[in-house]
Amino acid sequence: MLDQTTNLASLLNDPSLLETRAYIGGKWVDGDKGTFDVTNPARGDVVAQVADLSRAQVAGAIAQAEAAQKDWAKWTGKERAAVLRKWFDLIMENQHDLGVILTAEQGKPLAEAKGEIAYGASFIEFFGEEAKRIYGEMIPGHQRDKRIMVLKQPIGVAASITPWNFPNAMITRKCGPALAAGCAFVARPAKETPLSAIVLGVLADRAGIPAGVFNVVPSSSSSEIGKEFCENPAVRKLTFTGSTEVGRILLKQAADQVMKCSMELGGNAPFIVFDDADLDAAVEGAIMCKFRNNGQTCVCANRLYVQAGVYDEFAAKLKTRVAAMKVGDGLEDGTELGPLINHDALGKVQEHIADAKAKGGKVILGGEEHEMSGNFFGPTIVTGATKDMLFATEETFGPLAPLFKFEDEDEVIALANDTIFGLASYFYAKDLARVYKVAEALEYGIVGVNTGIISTELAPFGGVKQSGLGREGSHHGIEDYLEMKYVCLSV
Ligand SMILES: NC(=O)c1ccc[n+]([C@@H]2O[C@H](COP(=O)([O-])OP(=O)(O)OC[C@H]3O[C@@H](n4cnc5c(N)ncnc54)[C@H](O)[C@@H]3O)[C@@H](O)[C@H]2O)c1
Ligand SMILES: O=C[C@H](O)CS(=O)(=O)O
Repeated sequence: MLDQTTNLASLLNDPSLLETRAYIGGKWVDGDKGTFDVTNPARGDVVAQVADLSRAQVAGAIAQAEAAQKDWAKWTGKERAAVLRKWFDLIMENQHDLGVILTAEQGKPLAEAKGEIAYGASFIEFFGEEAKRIYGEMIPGHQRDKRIMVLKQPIGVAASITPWNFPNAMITRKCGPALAAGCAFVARPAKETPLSAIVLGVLADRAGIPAGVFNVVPSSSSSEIGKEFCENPAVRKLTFTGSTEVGRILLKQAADQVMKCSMELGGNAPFIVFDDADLDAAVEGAIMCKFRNNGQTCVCANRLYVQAGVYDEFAAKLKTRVAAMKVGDGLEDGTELGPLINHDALGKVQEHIADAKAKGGKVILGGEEHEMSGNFFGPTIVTGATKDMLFATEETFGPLAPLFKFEDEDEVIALANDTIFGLASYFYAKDLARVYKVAEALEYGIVGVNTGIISTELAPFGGVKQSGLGREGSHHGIEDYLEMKYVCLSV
């Protein structure tokens, strides 16, 4: 752990952005349960003490959202678009400060954090524009005196539960379409990273988003607040991003109200390198795909499959590049790999490495705790990976790259699809017939071809199998916050 304290306010151009209270009904609210600590995962020091809300306070926020939503839904799409654009502008004007806040509580390098702020803001920008394009339909009647009208109307109050790994973008990817559709929104951020959510409330307020339309309810309790979201009849939509394990719990809880749910869940991405790939491009793609956010990303490569003829060359090239990556404090220039979020996360990486070694895997780089200790762990590459090793079926969520060897297309497609997950997948190849065959055969919601980065607000992001329900981003993303109404007119 680094022996340095984080005076977060002193690092900001606008210290007033560092808010620690809840944002409910346009007001800043203290927590009935006092506060909980937010720590810097690189330094271990407390960077803020944040309002710890009770379930009753969250119920109050839902009531305020329900009341505000009725008027918000009467705004025209164009009016909602204008205020969302202002919100986007304010987020981008304060990109540096929001990035510093994000790095201080989550640990990722500042350059990545600022990149997340821009990525997160793009969902506000995009769906602000989509607010003007929520079209209905007129369908020719089934009888001479009948006319069929289809309306798209906001679903009502949407509640979100989001993870610590992308504490800005995972919220804006939801509240962007929700507010554009005319919904009101109650966000419960991860207890590890509440500041990035609260500051979105600060800027929503400055942008003129009406009181009660966007609310942030930090709490150290997760299950209790989740139950409130699932049991409160005023909540009409639950939108969750996190592990498949928690997604299952929430779906079961939401079933009692037959609540509409969006689920962005766990992944186990295969990254396949064929023998006709551009190996240098594949190495760069693997670096970005595996080590973004230090591997703590749902779409990170979890399994790297390399065709036998290029396996040794790829392993050597990857080792050289990864060995040169700088591990350090995300607030320091030049850092490429920050700390893991906590020691449990580090323990999972160590568990996967020990398991692989016990089953014949060979660590060709890293594998040990980093000299900076604490939550730091050096990037690691394991060769001789086999499908009986833990990382073949479990999400490592850390800087560990296991290299599996394969012989042919059919073998690697079967290996890649042999998982309960189906979020992202990637492969590098040049032959067009191979590209079509493999892209169509992979059982994933997302396929990256000759690229390791697929994230954009313009595309429908989401998983199949046990990686989720629904899509976020693209014009499809707003549908999850709309109800379709059929009006039968007798004229
Ligand atoms: N598909 C995606 O878009 C996406 C994006 C980011 C992360 N993820 C997944 O999230 C996981 C990592 O994030 P994490 O460790 O925060 O996941 P997690 O599921 O442990 O927690 C996610 C959120 O749910 C809350 N939570 C935990 N238990 C709960 C309960 N019983 N009721 C209500 N809320 C509860 C947590 O406090 C947190 O805010 C990984 O599996 C990753 O793949 C998926
Ligand atoms: O961790 C999962 C996020 O969805 C990452 S991203 O959307 O691909 O940036």
